[in-house]
Amino acid sequence: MSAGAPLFTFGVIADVQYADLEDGSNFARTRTRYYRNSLQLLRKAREHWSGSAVRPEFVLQLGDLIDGFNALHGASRSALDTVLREFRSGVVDEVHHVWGNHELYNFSREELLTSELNSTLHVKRRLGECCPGADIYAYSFSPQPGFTFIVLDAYDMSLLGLEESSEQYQSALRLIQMYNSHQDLNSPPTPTESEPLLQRYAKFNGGFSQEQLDWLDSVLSSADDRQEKVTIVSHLPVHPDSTDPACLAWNHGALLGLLRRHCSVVLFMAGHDHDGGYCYDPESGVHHLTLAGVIETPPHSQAFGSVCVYPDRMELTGHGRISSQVLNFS
Ligand SMILES: Nc1ncnc2c1ncn2[C@@H]1O[C@H](COP(=O)(O)OP(=O)(O)O)[C@@H](O)[C@H]1O
Repeated sequence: MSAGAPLFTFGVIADVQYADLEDGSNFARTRTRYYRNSLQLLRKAREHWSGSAVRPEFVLQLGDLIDGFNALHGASRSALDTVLREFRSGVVDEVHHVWGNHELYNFSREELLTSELNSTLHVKRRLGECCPGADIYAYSFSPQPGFTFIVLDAYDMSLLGLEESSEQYQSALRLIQMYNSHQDLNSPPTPTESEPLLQRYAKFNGGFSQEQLDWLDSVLSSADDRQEKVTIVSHLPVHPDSTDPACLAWNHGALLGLLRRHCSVVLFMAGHDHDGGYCYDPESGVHHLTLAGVIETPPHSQAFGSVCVYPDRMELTGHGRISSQVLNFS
């Protein structure tokens, strides 16, 4: 890693999924989930950031901060308070929260919009543009001239956190049922030769509405004109080579198409796939980084990153399961 002061640094962490519960496992029972210990790993990440010579200017929390099991135990609010206290009790005073499926298992979209997980209400810096859609949680901010970050809402088209009677729910249901004929819509459909990525049409995923895509298109056009470097964050990955296909956003292709039409985007970061992943898309010049999840990280290890930003690259210092790497701007 290089010498020389970065322009700014930021921290990144994904899928903490805290719950005050004994260890469990993922659905396939192939991975242990360390529900209680995830809080300790978040604490250690925060302590690391607090003690760094160059403290991160902000932290990107990529979604699934508390586990859906909290809802079953009536512990959604207390678990969220516990985790947010962790973020507050340090010097990392600017956190950009992305929403994942587990936020929507614990809270309705309406509740989230007025909660501390709506960073547009709590971040002190002046934000850029917010998506005008009434209940879409997407916005941009600029930590330094020449750099824009965009938080996307990967579930503004979804079955989660909505009243079943709502038009939003019913149109998402119509869409998923075109591809998924299972009774249990959390069970992903089997891919076919013509549709090798069909598994993504599961209820635990979602997508980006046309309204949000149009907004993103216009934000990226302005960023292109200003020759900025744009980083986009979303809970769901959009490039098939950066994740297991069962974790892709429903309309990942629409997002990829947008990225390929704009020259300003340098990095797309996501969570959701707890194993993490990475690819570089030469068609758009975008690095797609899926961050390994804290929840499936053994207690002796770690899963967070610190990113130093330079005029021509970002340098990710990974901890534990997350590899360090240099992300050059093309
Ligand atoms: N293959 C599957 N078949 C049926 N249900 C599943 C499957 N995978 C996950 N689920 C269910 O979907 C929900 C979300 O899964 P979970 O593994 O908790 O998501 P995440 O990967 O975001 O942590 C849970 O209720 C889980 O039981």
